[in-house]
Amino acid sequence: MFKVLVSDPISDLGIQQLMDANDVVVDKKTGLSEDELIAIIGEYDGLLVRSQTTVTEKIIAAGTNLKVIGRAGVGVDNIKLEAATQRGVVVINAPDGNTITTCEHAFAMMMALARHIPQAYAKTISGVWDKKTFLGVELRGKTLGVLGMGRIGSEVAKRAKAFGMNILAYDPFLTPDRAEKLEVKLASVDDIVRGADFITVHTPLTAETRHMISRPQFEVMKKGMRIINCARGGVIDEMALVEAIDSGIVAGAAFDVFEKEPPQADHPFLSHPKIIVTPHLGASTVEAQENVAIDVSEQVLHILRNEPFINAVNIPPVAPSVMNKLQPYFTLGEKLGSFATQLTHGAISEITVEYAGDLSDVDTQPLTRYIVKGVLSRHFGGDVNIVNSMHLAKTRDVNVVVTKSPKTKGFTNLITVTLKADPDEERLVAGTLLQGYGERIVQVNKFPVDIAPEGHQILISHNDKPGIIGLVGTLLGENDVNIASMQVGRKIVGGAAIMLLTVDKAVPQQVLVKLAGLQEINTAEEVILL
Ligand SMILES: NC(=O)c1ccc[n+]([C@@H]2O[C@H](COP(=O)([O-])OP(=O)(O)OC[C@H]3O[C@@H](n4cnc5c(N)ncnc54)[C@H](O)[C@@H]3O)[C@@H](O)[C@H]2O)c1
Ligand SMILES: O=C(O)[C@H](O)COP(=O)(O)O
Repeated sequence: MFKVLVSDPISDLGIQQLMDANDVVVDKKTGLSEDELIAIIGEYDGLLVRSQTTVTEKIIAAGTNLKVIGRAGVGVDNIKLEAATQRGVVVINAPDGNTITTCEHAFAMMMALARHIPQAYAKTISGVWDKKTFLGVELRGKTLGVLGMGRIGSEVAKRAKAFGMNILAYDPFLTPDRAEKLEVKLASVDDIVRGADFITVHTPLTAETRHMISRPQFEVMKKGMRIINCARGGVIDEMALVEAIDSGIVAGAAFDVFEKEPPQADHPFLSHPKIIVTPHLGASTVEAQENVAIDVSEQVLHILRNEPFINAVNIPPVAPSVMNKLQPYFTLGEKLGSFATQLTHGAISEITVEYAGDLSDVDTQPLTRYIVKGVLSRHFGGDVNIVNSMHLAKTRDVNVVVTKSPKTKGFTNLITVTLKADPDEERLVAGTLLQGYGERIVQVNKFPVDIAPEGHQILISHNDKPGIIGLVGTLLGENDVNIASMQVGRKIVGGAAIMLLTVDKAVPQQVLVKLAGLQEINTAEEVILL
């Protein structure tokens, strides 16, 4: 008999099939502290949560019988995925069930914002009939900027069209073709920030999206614009927003999510007359809660019964023989993907992986998942893993092509990752595992190099002239950036060349700008491989 613990409020109707199963016992215990969960989790095979339960490393460690953690919803930021993966616990989510509901909430927030509905309601029920204060604006004819055109962002854009809005959209995976299909105008973050009357964010919280709307963005916004966050707290800088409202740039904001949930009682949003808030209700409809609970219950049953399942967000089982051969290449593969994506500026449309030498006669699928994860993690953050990386690439129209080649170019094994991006960008990074030396990057954009893929790196493209290395060394030295190693690659003497440096710390943006401004240097970009 399997035991499943439901530790957050999850729809009864949704988990009915789990309760009806004759090989499963379901216990519902909500509001438990970490210690209380640790004390009982050992007796359970499955754990079902929403976002209230934080599934810590300690809880997972105490779950000695735990086989699956099911998230009835999208975000798994409350679950320690690494710990689950390490302990062989499958984590699954229900990514599709609450899309429409959350989109409708974002839309409701936009309308409430445009017409001051919460403020007007509060005043009316207090006995004041105030028809002057709450002059609103129409949505028709306004420009809506959508940051993040995944499941929810795309649905918001569809509905905004029906309201006669013009849509500017940005997503690193939004190609011109897809934008045309969705009838939105593909724009940069800067275009959106400067041109939108309303901005709504629908991205996960990643290193790149944290505070993607902050002081510099508010400073250039249209006066009187309005902003909505029903995605994740932290995508919009909360304090910078309050300043932008108080200085008259932003006319109002609607937030469903907060950097810290629940927010402290003295959080400025809670008393600001121009900010409306809801307590993370985006997914809270009868329909969505049933959908996500049904989806997740179905998969939990499959996992407990050892049947094929979908929507896993951590590691899948890999045959031991394949694992032994491929495992040494996993981190190299992920780093090559990450390196290549950091050099790419346009929307990626194709990832080509070429395996040569020792790798040409193995089933390299698990390794490809790591490489694709490396490519996508820049934009998906913790939401991408080796289980879902291929699926995410497919849903974003990113074609993954794998080729095998007997040509090893002198290496016993070689992995070459090439990214094609819109409009005509192509980036190539190749790496190998050298006996006795470990991981090496041996080619960047077709230039030969030999450097360990680690830490903070600077890639410089320049013309092969005497004195360039000295200029770079001096500038970095003057800015207190210590060089750990340096490689120069060129195809012909005096022609185009690249310099790849490993430095001891992050390189300030202004130093990269100064580097790019040096004589004979064309570009200087930072690549971080941690
Ligand atoms: N408020 C709620 O209750 C609620 C409910 C459901 C989902 N969510 C949150 O909403 C967000 C979107 O959910 P979804 O189901 O649409 O996810 P999704 O994965 O389908 O879409 C997210 C999109 O964000 C894009 N993105 C990543 N980095 C970006 C960047 N720097 N700039 C622009 N776009 C970027 C990705 O490419 C992706 O297309 C997630 O954070 C999710 O956790 C909140
Ligand atoms: O990621 C999600 O699915 C949403 O943020 C909903 O979270 P909830 O299930 O706690 O409402």
